Amino acid sequence: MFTQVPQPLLYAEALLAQFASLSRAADGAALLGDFVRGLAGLSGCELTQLYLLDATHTSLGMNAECLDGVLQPRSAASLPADYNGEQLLQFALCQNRVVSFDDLGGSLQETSFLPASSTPWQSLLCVPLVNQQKAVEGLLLCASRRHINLQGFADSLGQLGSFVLGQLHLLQRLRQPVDAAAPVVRSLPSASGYGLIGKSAAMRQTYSLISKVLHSPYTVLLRGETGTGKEVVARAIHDCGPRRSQAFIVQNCAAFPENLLESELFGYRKGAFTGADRDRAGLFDAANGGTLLLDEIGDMPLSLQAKLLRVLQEGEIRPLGSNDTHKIDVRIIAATHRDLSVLVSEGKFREDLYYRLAQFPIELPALRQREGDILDLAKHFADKACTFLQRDPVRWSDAALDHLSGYTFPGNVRELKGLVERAVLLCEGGELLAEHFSLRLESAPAPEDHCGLNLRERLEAVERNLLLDCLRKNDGNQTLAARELGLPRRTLLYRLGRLNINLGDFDG
Ligand SMILES: Nc1ncnc2c1ncn2[C@@H]1O[C@H](COP(=O)(O)OP(=O)(O)OP(=O)(O)O)[C@@H](O)[C@H]1O
Repeated sequence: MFTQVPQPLLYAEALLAQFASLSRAADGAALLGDFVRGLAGLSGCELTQLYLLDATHTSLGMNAECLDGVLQPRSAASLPADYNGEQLLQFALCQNRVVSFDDLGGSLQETSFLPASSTPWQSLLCVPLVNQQKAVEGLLLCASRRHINLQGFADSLGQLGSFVLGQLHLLQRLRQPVDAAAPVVRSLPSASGYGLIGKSAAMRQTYSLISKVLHSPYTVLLRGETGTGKEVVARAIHDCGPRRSQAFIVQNCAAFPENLLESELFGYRKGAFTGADRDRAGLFDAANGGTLLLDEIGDMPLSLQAKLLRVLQEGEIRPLGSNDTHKIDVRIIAATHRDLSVLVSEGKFREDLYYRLAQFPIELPALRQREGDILDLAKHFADKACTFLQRDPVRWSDAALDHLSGYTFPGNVRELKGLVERAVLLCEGGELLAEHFSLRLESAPAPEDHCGLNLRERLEAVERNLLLDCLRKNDGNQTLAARELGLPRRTLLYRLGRLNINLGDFDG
């Protein structure tokens, strides 16, 4: 470990002294300050920093910094959840990889994490810090205005940093309530978390469940009405957990006929069936080390359910046409809008698989159960749409906000997103008005109307409502409706015909 540092013996002694002195730190703030000061002494760098992820793993904050031997006041600002522009930090964090440069040549002077300096920064070392569960929780960064090869310090400084993380957790547990001056790693998300929008009690409960399952290998069953965000939650569990640097793969179990679904999931050997002219790996292999989301699991055919159960129990798969099995390491997340226990009682879903999948169920609340979230989500989607369309942000009229809060959103967040994106497109004066949202308040289909419909039927129901709304708004004028929807008139007529919509449907 010490072969690549100058004067290894002296360095080892200094490192040992650091471990000893950090173990005596009395509170979190002192611990982190001493740590970055110690890093500067050990590495000989003029700049040392410590970054920590918050409890929801959505924002990375700089918790301590030492510049030219002086401890800097703590920066209140955190970097945004997606570490915008800070690709170097994002790379080290997400890939769990050390980054080291000894000749930056001025290339990194524009970043927000290196302080301005009249002499350019030349060398840099960024090391991910892992906790006891081997999950990345933060980064340490050392930079120098001289050309120094810092790579040799990575292992030992990384271990010192991980020790500091452990000490920090210990101090936080010992000091209840937590010392307000200490740089806190929050234990419970208080607002939006994991990249999801929403602060309602129902969503806070969801964040709390996500935080519990994140670092455990449990199989997760996500249940909720269509459009409630099952896929985004599955992605959050993957992106914020220890598997984040590996693949996240989604397979919709309702979208394929049985045989095709089996070969997609398990792969096949050449000659397994007509047309199998070469070996092909399946999605379990593609997701190895990562996460596989089995969406619409309630629609998986019974025979495949038996094979999935074996995968969950044995952790191995056998491709079609093969006599051999091989081990895989995949986190399975299943999602469904159906009540699997009802399917079990109807004999359509295996009871043993149900209990295996429901090891850790998370029920996603319908949007109408998330008090206050509709407006936060609407504003979020409007901002994103404006950025996408390269327009100035739109203002919200009170009437538009009232209009939205009074609606039940049978299509949940997906429906809200679609409505807001459409409204932003329609809005010309910079302010969103109620008329930009053509909600069918009086005749909105009840959510249970969607139960029992498959994905295609539900999408058709949404499209049908959208087309009818638009035609009604344009007094049945197909040319105007087509223009508003950004479709050629012929395409609109084709779609109306396909959905059996005729003039009588939108009269009055
Ligand atoms: N809490 C949230 N914050 C931000 N965006 C969200 C949130 N929940 C859902 N969305 C957005 O809403 C849309 C629908 O979400 P998603 O596809 O995850 O729903 P779903 O429950 O998996 O739907 P389905 O059952 O139809 O597959 C996506 O565009 C997603 O990004």
